[in-house]
Amino acid sequence: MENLLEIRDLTYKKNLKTILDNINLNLQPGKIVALLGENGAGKTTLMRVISGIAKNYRGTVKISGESKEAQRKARLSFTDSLTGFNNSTKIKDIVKFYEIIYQDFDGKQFEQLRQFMKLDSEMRLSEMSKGMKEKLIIALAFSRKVDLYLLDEPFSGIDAMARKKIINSIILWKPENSTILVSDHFVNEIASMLDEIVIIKDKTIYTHKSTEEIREHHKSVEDYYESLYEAEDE
Ligand SMILES: Nc1ncnc2c1ncn2[C@@H]1O[C@H](COP(=O)(O)OP(=O)(O)OP(=O)(O)O)[C@@H](O)[C@H]1O
Repeated sequence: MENLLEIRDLTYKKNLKTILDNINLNLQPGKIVALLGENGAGKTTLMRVISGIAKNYRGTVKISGESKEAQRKARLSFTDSLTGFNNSTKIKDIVKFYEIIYQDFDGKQFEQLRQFMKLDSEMRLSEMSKGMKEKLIIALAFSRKVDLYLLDEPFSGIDAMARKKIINSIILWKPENSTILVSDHFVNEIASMLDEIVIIKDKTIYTHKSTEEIREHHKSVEDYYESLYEAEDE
């Protein structure tokens, strides 16, 4: 099967400091993949490189066979923050902007997701809590039809009950052959939706395994992930 995401020999430096070192990673279509690692491991940076925000890297990044940044951008959805918008912007204005900018943005799908997230279109960014903003980011991301969804710690501010509902529903919002790469510090809560896990450690890919394979040899995905760090602390 053709890779949906293909990263070859990727090295990224910022101010002479190596942040990502010789990353090789292939993801296939239709997968939900966790990107795990400790604070500062490079999860956000890797997403920024994949999405074409971070430039001047060495190596190649292809999405559905396309390596040019503009082509890649059209094939992925990465909403790392809403910082481009003024604080007084209302949700409905952000949606109008998305409809203009992204041809694949589906207003009806957004409306369903907005209701699911219990968000009010008239609300301004300045009136929204961290969790509400995260819900909006998720709703905006899944209102587009793209090959690759990059979700950077999407649930950190969302309360436990809503988080569970969102995690259980994500699989329904994703087009069948699209792939999701979702970063987190922990695997516990998202384990149930995952097909694969990727761990970044020491600036590079430390492991890339299917959850099926992990479950064959370990009690659970959580157990496996924790064992990697426990061994190091001893
Ligand atoms: N603007 C920047 N300038 C220089 N170094 C940076 C910059 N942003 C991040 N870094 C460095 O890059 C490394 C990776 O950071 P990154 O934010 O990608 O990690 P992360 O895995 O997403 O962390 P977290 O889990 O804390 O969000 C860190 O060592 C950090 O110090």
